[in-house]
Amino acid sequence: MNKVLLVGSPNSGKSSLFNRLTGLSQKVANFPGITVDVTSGSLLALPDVELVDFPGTYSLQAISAEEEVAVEYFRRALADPEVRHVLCVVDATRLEKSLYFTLQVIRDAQHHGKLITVLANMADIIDRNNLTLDADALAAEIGAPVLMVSAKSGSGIESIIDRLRDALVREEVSGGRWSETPDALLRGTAHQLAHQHGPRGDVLIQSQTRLDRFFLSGFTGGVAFFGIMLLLFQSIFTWSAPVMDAVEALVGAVGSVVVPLIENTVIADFVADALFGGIGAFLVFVPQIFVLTFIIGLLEDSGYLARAALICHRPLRLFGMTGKSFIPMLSGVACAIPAIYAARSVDSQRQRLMTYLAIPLMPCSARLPVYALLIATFIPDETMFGGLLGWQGVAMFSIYFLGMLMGLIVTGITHRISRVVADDLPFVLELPPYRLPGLLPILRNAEKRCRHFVTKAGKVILSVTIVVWILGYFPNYGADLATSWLGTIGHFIEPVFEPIGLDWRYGVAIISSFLAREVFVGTLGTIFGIEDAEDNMAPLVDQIQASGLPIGSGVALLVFFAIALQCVSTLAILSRETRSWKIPLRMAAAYLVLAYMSALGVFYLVEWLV
Ligand SMILES: Nc1nc2c(ncn2[C@@H]2O[C@H](COP(=O)(O)OP(=O)(O)OP(=O)(O)O)[C@@H](O)[C@H]2O)c(=O)[nH]1
Ligand SMILES: [Mg+2]
Repeated sequence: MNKVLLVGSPNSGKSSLFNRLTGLSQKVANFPGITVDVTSGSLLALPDVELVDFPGTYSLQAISAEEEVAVEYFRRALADPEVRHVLCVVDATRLEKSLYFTLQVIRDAQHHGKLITVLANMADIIDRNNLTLDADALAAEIGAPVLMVSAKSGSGIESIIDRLRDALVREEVSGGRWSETPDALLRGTAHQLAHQHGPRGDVLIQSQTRLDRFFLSGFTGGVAFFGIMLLLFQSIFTWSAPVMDAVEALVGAVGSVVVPLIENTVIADFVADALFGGIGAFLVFVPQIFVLTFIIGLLEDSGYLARAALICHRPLRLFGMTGKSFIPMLSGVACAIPAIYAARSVDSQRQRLMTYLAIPLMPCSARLPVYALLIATFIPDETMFGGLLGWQGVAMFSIYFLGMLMGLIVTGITHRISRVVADDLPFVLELPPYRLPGLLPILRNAEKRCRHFVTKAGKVILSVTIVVWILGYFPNYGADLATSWLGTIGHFIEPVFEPIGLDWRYGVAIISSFLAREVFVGTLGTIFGIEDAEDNMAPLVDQIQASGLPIGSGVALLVFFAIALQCVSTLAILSRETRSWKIPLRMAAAYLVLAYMSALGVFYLVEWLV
């Protein structure tokens, strides 16, 4: 198969072009370092050609982990006889940023006899602002064709295909103008060429500076930051709620139609509790994950998140992290898995480890149903200040805040005592231009994330629900949970949870939640014999209240869930990213001990207060 490489500097629009050319939906956003892995897909117009999308790099000397991935892969790819062509993307509005890398790529490609085409992307911005870029003159200087294209409007895409079609039938040629030129000389030439041929960007820069004066200055910047974060959190809860209710109602309705049609009682019980209960338990989160990814996408693509990372750099440094840790941590509020991937853009290895430490403590959405159940059970549904503020809302906010605070405390302490030598690299973050976000790619990305959640998390959650159901249903066919297999296991582990005032039933629910936290609610539902506990929490709340669980235990459970690392997928991905099992396993053990001790402390404190 013929391969074509798509390389270029960060944020120049490689993935946008990739999506145009392949019809796939790689994540695209206005922030350098969005693509962190090499991905490929076949061209729509030439199906036997594979296009390979790279993470952006500023030069062929890698600084961050994702750049290393790209550079190493690029070097290997150039030696691969299947690679026929290199497409090098530059941001036509910011030539000075990408020409050095482009010349390096041209040199190495020529050295290996590969053909190369430069794509001057963002031609739409050049046109709209009446700027000029003389592509032919530039092409003559650098010795490679330059095509003006726009991934946004689609202009010039045809010319890329024509060029590829034409180039693929040509023989490889070796040697070329730059093939032996050293880096230092390339750098000088790049600077000169950018100055000579680049568009005069004053118009673009002026409006940007005005916006930055607002968003980055001390007072207005701070107010805007808190306003935007508040909006983000509001959106997760308030705006997703109606859709979540609708999903619950739909799953419930389908279940109530299907279940009565089944004659065999065992199968009917299984379908009602394990299947529909299990499906309902995780489908409710889909709207929330959608809204959150959508809004983070808007912020990212507008160029704001890069500013937010800059604002947070100084405070985060106190905790051994960097401004670039901000986006991974923020993503961790939705789910730790994309957050761990996002941490690849943190350059220093030590700071990346600190970021990994913080991510699992961010209040991810899998904790939400557990919090919702416990808060509904123990915190009175009363308001203060004339209905303006509800106690339950305050409790939810506090437990979210606790997670983030713990994240900072843990990284702060580790930072102080850690013996890992600091490889403090300078904080270099290119501020992308402010732009109106492109809605379609963001919607597509949000949809992709939801689909990923449903397929990946869904499998785990459904399997756990089924296993818990089987253990709880047999050997006495659901007649008595206490003597079922599940009950036996529960009684065995009861002594561990007794000090926090929890009996075997909660023990079983906690154990099952180690595969995925949200399973806790479903398991408790099964244990208390309530169908569809996830869809309708009220009866479960009544049952727990009636079981006489002390409030101290409820608050202790909240704290336990805020800290413990109960997520198999997170551990698996952490081990992949750190290339070790030691780090995630130690983290899981440490957070388990911390969670248990904190829960115990809180239990005694609350019981003493009450
Ligand atoms: N106006 C305009 N915006 C574009 C064009 N191409 C890409 N963009 C925007 O530029 C930003 C960066 O696009 P990406 O495709 O993520 O860039 P990338 O080169 O893959 O970035 P990294 O993966 O981070 O290196 C996004 O906000 C895109 O919407 C274009 O032709 N015109
Ligand atoms: Mg990309």
